Amino acid sequence: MRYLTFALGKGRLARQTLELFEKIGITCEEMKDKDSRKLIFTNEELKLRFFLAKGPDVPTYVEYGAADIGVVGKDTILEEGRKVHEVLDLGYGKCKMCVCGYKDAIPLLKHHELIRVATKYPNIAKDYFYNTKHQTVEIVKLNGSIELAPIVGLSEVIVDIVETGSTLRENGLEVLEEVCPLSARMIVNPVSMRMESDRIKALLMKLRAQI
Ligand SMILES: Nc1ncnc2c1ncn2[C@@H]1O[C@H](COP(=O)(O)OP(=O)(O)OP(=O)(O)O)[C@@H](O)[C@H]1O
Ligand SMILES: O=P(O)(O)OC[C@H]1O[C@H](OP(=O)(O)OP(=O)(O)O)[C@H](O)[C@@H]1O
Repeated sequence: MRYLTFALGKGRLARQTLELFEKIGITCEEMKDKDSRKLIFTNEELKLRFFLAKGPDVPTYVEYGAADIGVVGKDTILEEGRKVHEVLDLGYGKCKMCVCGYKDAIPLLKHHELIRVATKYPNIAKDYFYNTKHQTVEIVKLNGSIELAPIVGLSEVIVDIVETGSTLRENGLEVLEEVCPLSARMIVNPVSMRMESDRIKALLMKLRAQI
């Protein structure tokens, strides 16, 4: 039997992903060692391999078949646009992609003004403004602390993730429009889906029963 390889997003989702896998009897003790610099972990008994990767790289590993299965946020799946099958909503990592800014920006959105939109998610922002809203905007890619953009006058609005809303509140900003709900998803390589269909279906059944 060949190894089934999992690419798991580092960061916020990693702990809950490992906890969920533990609940269905998939453990990888080695992975819990925070001081380790080891990159890939093996469960010999179940013929599974795991590695942690930067979120946006997870769909890349899965599309190319370097990983059979991935766990990553829906935002990353939408932004990366890779050829992968999204097979399961894992129910954690819940948040929303939103258009946010000061209240002053509401009329600019309403009247489809040519505004600047700062975001870490240019593809999601483009799809929302151009295809859903039919509004021409200028998109400015940033890599973090997106809320700064309207505060310092880089853009009128941002497209960003809102979870508790505290980052917005503490900076006097508001959700102006909701783009879509987000959560952690399981993705599968299309060839693995066919070649390893029995093992993957069994895994999905166990996970569904836990969620
Ligand atoms: N408050 C939140 N902020 C960002 N992502 C969140 C939040 N709550 C849940 N998530 C989900 O967790 C996923 C992983 O978030 P995390 O911040 O670890 O990754 P990232 O955005 O790639 O981080 P970084 O760029 O800081 O490495 C996101 O893609 C999103 O789906
Ligand atoms: O609604 P909240 O609970 O406040 O969460 C939302 C914030 O968390 C994320 O930022 P992150 O912490 O990933 O840092 P970043 O700005 O450097 O991307 C996101 O981009 C928001 O800024």
